[in-house]
Amino acid sequence: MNDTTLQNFQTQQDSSTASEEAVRHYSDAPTPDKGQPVTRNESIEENLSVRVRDLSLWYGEHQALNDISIDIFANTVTALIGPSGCGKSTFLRCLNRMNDLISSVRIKGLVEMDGHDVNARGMDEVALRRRVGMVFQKPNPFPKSIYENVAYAPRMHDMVSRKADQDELVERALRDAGLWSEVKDKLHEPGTSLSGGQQQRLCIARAIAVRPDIILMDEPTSALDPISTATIEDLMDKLKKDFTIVTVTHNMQQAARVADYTAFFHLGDMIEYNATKQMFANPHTKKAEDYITGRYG
Ligand SMILES: Nc1ncnc2c1ncn2[C@@H]1O[C@H](COP(=O)(O)OP(=O)(O)OP(=O)(O)O)[C@@H](O)[C@H]1O
Repeated sequence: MNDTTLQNFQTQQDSSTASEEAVRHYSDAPTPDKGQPVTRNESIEENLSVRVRDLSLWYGEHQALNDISIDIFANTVTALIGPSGCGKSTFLRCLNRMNDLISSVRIKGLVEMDGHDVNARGMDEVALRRRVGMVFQKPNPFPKSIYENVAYAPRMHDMVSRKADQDELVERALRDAGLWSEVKDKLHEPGTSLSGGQQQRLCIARAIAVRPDIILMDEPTSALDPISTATIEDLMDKLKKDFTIVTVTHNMQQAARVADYTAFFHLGDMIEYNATKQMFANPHTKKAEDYITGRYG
């Protein structure tokens, strides 16, 4: 990485909110080998959110993930980066078993949350998807009112019985998603009447309304303008106090700005995983360096 690029990233990182403590521990860690989890300090391990070991996935004959091992830490933002087709979205979908919906998929390895293998027989998929919310690339509100978009899932999960509780929960989710002041006077208008950036924040409110542990985001800002993108990035930074966020992004500046940790994927392998600051300042592999500096995409 040349000096100017490095300086740019460091400037962005200086104003970012990456966990300094975690970064310090990571900076001391030995260089990770391909497929090996990064060495952790015990104080960080206590905050483990997801533990993945030797995860492989095939679509029919095509192997899309090769022996991925990674620890994802609670109350952090982890960015998944890498060139198109390297397996980022496939990996993300392993965390809430969305790949189960594809009949040709075969999975080997461990994805563990709170000590439970999410792929174990008997795992309640509905309960899992309550714990692991998802926000997609294109905002996709239900064709219902703003209020209903947020209230529907908590009602389905029996989280609220009284109307007053439901109202309170809707307000809280919309406030947490930074949307309340913009929609409080039109809660019964269709969600689809909002702007693209507002719709994406509505989808975030919908995801957090059931109080998940983890929010998966698959390129959540790629369909948005720069101002809406900045709003969502600020929001991610606030939300990590309450949730663990794993996000796919093609935008290196975004990864540098929002992510505490970054995992670089290439052709189904996880080549490098480190504190973002460390990864961007001193990538351990040539492939990651070339990708981060835009030599290929
Ligand atoms: N439903 C599917 N059926 C078969 N192959 C798939 C399916 N989804 C993805 N793949 C293949 O798996 C590999 C990984 O795809 P994936 O979408 O996970 O990559 P990605 O890194 O998220 O790409 P992008 O950045 O372009 O979204 C690719 O070779 C892709 O063609």
